[in-house]
Amino acid sequence: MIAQVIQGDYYSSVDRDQVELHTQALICVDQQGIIDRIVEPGDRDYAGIVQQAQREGRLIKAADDQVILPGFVDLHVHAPQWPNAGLALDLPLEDWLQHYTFPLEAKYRDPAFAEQVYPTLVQELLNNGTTTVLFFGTIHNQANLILARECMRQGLRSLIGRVAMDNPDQTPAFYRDESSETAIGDTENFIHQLTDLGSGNALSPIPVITPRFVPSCTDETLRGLGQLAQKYDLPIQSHLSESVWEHHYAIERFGKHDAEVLDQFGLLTDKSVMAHATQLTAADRKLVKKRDTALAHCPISNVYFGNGIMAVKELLHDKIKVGMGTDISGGYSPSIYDNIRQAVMSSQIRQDGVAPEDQGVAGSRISMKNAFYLATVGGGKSLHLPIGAIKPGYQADLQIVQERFQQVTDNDDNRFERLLYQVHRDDVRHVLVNGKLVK
Ligand SMILES: Nc1nc2[nH]cnc2c(=O)[nH]1
Repeated sequence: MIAQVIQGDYYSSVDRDQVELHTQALICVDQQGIIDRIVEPGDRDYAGIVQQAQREGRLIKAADDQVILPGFVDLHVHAPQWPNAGLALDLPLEDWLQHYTFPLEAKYRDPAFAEQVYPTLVQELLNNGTTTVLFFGTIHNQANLILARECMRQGLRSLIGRVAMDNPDQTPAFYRDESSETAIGDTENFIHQLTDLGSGNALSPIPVITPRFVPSCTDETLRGLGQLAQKYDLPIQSHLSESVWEHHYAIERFGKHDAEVLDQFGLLTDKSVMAHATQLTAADRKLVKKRDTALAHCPISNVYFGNGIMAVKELLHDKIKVGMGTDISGGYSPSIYDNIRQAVMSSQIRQDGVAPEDQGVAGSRISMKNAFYLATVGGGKSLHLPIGAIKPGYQADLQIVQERFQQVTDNDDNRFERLLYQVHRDDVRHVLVNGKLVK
């Protein structure tokens, strides 16, 4: 039974290098919010489906100067950091964490603060065309549950992690887990609380095991979280070799690279999504590939903290799963559009180098189609969810965006690039999650 029909021109990735335009297609969505079939103008029952959907008030029609895209998947958002978006990004990561980020995150011990911040964050993400988000919360379960409730209320698909951080050498007394038992015990409680809260809801948030990053956690906590991930078969998220400092921290404490440390504690699995990975060596990449771990590319944040640019081209070549992340607030923008543009620009810088004597890394340049793939299909694959593409069997998570230059008609590829470079938040006119209008 078709619950909703969305009619219009749409783009969806065919593979990491190509997109396909479907003109005036009918995206037919079933009652579970899943795309049941795509009907093209030449199909026999096209006119009948339009008429029936119109009669029953089930037709959403994109205007001639609008385009339908899959909703974006954001693989890395620190929800509590939203009030700090854009602050102190001239500091190195480790100072920014201690002086700006930890003091802000500590405020969420008061649930009223979460009630103030989280509704606007969720709304802003949806307004920018993002339909699925992998969130870091804080160490406070109550605040994390407020975020979950807000995602369900506004219709954002979400995965949420209760952050664990108990290493007294790297975390302040005002914001840390009291002990490894607290870090692990509260994470396990959160898994149950979130599962209960979401029970029966079509957008039930998925709990995620979330060691903040290696420096913030004791060995016991890293080990315990690896065991929890296995016990409940859950996704894992953390930061991986984000900066030179982080890379060397792992070497000094463990005599190993970050990736090897995470692996040693059972945290590098095929359900892990690791953010940044700007400092990976070829051997680290091999390990990530072997474990089938996904990586979240956060190109805006990496300009500030990354001390390098992710080797996206090599990762794609190696068939490693890669998606996009805004990394609020290390990234100032909640927009995946801004991030895919930066991903293309950063790849160009990596290719060309930054000084006359720096020849860069040949073959680094990625295309807008590559970046769009990361933001859609790449994100879906990283989360093992049927999202990020417009095709039967996938969730009807969509955005309808306004074109600015529809009068210029040349070819489908140019239309795509023009669109992706020009869309702003207010051009995202409608957003659907699970087939339901949420903007
Ligand atoms: N960008 C970023 N990196 C981190 N590493 C540990 N915590 C954080 C964080 O909040 N943001």
